[in-house]
Amino acid sequence: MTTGARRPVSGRRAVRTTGLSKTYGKAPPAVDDLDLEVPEGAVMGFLGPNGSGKTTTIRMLLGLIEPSRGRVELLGEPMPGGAAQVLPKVGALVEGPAFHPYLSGRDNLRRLDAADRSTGRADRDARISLALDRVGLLKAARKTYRAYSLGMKQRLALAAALLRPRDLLVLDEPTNGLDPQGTREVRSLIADLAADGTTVLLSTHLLSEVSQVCSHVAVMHRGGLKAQGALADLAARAGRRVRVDSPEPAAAAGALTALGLAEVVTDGTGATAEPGETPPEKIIASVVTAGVPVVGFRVHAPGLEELFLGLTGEGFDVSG
Ligand SMILES: Nc1ncnc2c1ncn2[C@@H]1O[C@H](COP(=O)(O)OP(=O)(O)OP(=O)(O)O)[C@@H](O)[C@H]1O
Repeated sequence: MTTGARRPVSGRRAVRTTGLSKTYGKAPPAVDDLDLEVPEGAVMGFLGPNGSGKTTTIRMLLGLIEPSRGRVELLGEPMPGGAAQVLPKVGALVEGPAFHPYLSGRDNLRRLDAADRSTGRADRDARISLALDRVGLLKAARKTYRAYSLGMKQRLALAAALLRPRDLLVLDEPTNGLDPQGTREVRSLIADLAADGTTVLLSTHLLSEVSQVCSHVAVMHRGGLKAQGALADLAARAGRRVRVDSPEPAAAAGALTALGLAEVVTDGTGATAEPGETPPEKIIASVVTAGVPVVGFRVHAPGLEELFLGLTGEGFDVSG
């Protein structure tokens, strides 16, 4: 799946936190000194294992809990001071709205829309139809909520978040508990919203979700932010390595060093190094010319999984 033709990411920030922290009792901080920046127009994956502080951060962003320290800015306004102005422009899927099991999808949205004093009554039905259409539930709008599949329930929760136009969507594990079909539906809906210019902050413990849906990522580990930025930039930063397989690892390492390569390391079956700007063909030629018996040569570009493993020392669930 691709994320479609999204509008270019701007220099402005839809979310900016400074030194954001939350401590519960005497436990280590649930969120520790977070400087998170979500560029406007980005789909940012908020990636981290369970318990790393994602939900706590999201709840602070939305003003649902108070930070112990630090500041939050949403769409350029300080929170919670700017809440009345900003929150109508922010759709959130955090705990999921409380839907009534015996009401239809449409009637559930009617109840929620009626509870929102900032929306008018006259165009309520049109607004609800638009939101249902957006998430592909228009045909199933008359079914009772309890007859919905998990994917449909999640899409109805997204429809509730989309009852009015949003500049920012904050989604906490939106595909959790969904079957593959439901997961695909929700991910493709996120891609559509992003293509329309909505900034999305999407928390997940799934690396595959980040690589399929997101343009940016912020990596959480034990309450702290390990890295953030455009996926492409992070991957480029991870650095390639070249590997020479040889029965004479020391000689291979010597040839790589002589060529000026950095971070040369030997092991039992050869040597590796960072190639920098030196082209692979030049490296092979130099090693062979130096008389090193070469039995294999590889250029290795680390994948996202390896990159995050390096950042956190923990594997991520790559399924889904
Ligand atoms: N209300 C609370 N009281 C005490 N500790 C809490 C509370 N809420 C969260 N924590 C703790 O804060 C830490 C971070 O939890 P949080 O739910 O933010 O992580 P997460 O990354 O969202 O994980 P998950 O995906 O499991 O929700 C955990 O150690 C959790 O036990």
